[in-house]
Amino acid sequence: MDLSVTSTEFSTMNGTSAFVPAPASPYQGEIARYWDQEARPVNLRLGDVDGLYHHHYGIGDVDHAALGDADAGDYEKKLIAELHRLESAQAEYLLDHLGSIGRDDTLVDAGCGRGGSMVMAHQRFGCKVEGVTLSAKQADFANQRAHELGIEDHVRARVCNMLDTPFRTGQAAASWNNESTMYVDLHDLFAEHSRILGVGGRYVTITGCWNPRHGQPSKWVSQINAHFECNIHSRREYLRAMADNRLVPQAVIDLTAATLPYWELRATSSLVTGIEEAFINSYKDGSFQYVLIAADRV
Ligand SMILES: C[S@@+](CC[C@H](N)C(=O)[O-])C[C@H]1O[C@@H](n2cnc3c(N)ncnc32)[C@H](O)[C@@H]1O
Ligand SMILES: CC(C)=CCC/C(C)=C/COP(=O)(O)OP(=O)(O)O
Ligand SMILES: [Mg+2]
Repeated sequence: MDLSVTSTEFSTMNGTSAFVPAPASPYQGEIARYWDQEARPVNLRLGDVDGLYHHHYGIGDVDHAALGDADAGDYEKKLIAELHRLESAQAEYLLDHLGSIGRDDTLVDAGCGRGGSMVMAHQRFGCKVEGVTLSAKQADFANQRAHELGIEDHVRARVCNMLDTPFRTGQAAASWNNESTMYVDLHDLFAEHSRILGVGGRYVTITGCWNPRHGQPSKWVSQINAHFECNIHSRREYLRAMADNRLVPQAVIDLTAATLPYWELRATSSLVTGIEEAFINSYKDGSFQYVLIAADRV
């Protein structure tokens, strides 16, 4: 892409300025605006717990002992901390599947949001982590957090289309999408991951997908698509697009039962957004599944 023709100047939180490439399509422009404007309390209040800001959901059992008495004055604060713990547990679970990563390796987070998973990956492996997002606000936020933590030489977010990244062929030891595949064509996406991963490298995604056994996307899945302006794929599409792009699944793990406690807890909180019912009903009727897929680049 010729940045001199298609870029616009953008002020960052640091007071510096960066050049933001023009979106590759009108849809990508809409998604960039969506995430530039996003400021839902459920994401900011949870991130404020420990400075790891996520835009994904949680897995694992609720620790009822940690929540304590629902009538106690500090219950809501404990509930927010518990939701955040489950979201961070989801990111840890994704990182568990990246394989053996050394300090000299580079990891790529495709659709990095505010960068919570990138920070966790660096803290675990000591390696470089490169993230891309369509949103200049998110990239600034992630870079500001990396600066505050003193890890800006290892963790960097840029405004960039994940289908057309600046990374060298074979540069990444591992790469992932954490709830960011539903914004792109999967064949285009896996072709790019396959390009940037070295042979033997690992790709991991955690995502929501519709269940082919349901026939077509249920009304709940359509509601989630409308809510987030995304296009959820079927499980079948993931496996087909990976097979077509030299990505061989090593693990396909159904996390649906593991994410339901998060949703049921979230539905009782003051931070509900209105989408909780669609997730809970579609997970329960089997039309929608929360999965992790880990694949080897062969
Ligand atoms: C639901 S958020 C997930 C953020 C992050 N992975 C996390 O777990 O917190 C979706 C992210 O995908 C990004 N995204 C969507 N389409 C993209 C594209 N074509 N290129 C780069 N990023 C994209 C959005 O900008 C946003 O950061
Ligand atoms: C599993 C699926 C289908 C995910 C769609 C992508 C998405 C919007 C994830 C959560 O983002 P968020 O953390 O900003 O959402 P919320 O505000 O609901 O917490
Ligand atoms: Mg969230």
